[in-house]
Amino acid sequence: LVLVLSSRLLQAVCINAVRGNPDSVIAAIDHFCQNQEWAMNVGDEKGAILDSVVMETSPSTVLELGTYCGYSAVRIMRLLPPATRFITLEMNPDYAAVARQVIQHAGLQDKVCLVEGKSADLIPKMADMFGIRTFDFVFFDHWKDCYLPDIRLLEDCGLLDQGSVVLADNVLCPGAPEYLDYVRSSLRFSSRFYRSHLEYTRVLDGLESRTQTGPGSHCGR
Ligand SMILES: O=C(NC/C=C/[C@H]1O[C@@H](n2cnc3c(NCCO)ncnc32)[C@H](O)[C@@H]1O)c1cc(-c2ccc(F)cc2)cc(O)c1O
Ligand SMILES: [Mg+2]
Repeated sequence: LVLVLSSRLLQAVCINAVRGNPDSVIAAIDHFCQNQEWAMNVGDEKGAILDSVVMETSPSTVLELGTYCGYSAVRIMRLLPPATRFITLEMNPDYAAVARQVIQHAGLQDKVCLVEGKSADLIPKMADMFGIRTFDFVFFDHWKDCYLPDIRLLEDCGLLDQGSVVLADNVLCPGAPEYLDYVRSSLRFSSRFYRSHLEYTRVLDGLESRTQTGPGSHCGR
């Protein structure tokens, strides 16, 4: 049976990770990507930065764009207290299926709300579908040319408010130049670059966080 990469990654989790133990799932994926096959998970170096920003924000509502195999979903959910809402969006049904199983192996299936579909279509429905007014923390790790349209969409839908943190992966590699210009240009936000490396390599990369300082755009109207 020919397995695609995401299935081989899931197989590595099933074989090497302890069921119900998120840290062992994270370690199994990192070991697989470091020693067998590279995959585009945020990885352990940038993952530690992600962890620190999540803990610093201590969010009540979290949104992730681009679940892929569920690595960052497990990283984030393992840090969240029980009452926290975590929603992750994935447009590819095959990746969504793998992610569900990775998340289940970590024992976090009751905490996750994995919605299959495109962020452009789902973001405008967040309020109606989930009764979410604003997101305290958003992690961008989907197609890089969608970062800018999607942060604008989140603002236009009034889903970001004072104190909301948007953390974006890969702002150097593959890069998101228009997004960087946007988040670094406005006075209404404070942005910070976390220098790091492309997952499982020595290539330079980093994360950019943007915190809304002024009131949410919908209040300002
Ligand atoms: O391309 C990268 N990530 C993309 C992630 C895509 C995942 O997210 C899903 N997705 C995409 N757009 C949407 C969407 N919305 C889209 C419009 O609504 N709504 C919902 N789900 C979406 C896809 O189905 C995938 O599951 C990347 C590359 C490198 C890289 C670096 C160096 C290299 F040499 C090679 C590769 C390193 C990284 O860390 C990377 O994240
Ligand atoms: Mg990434």
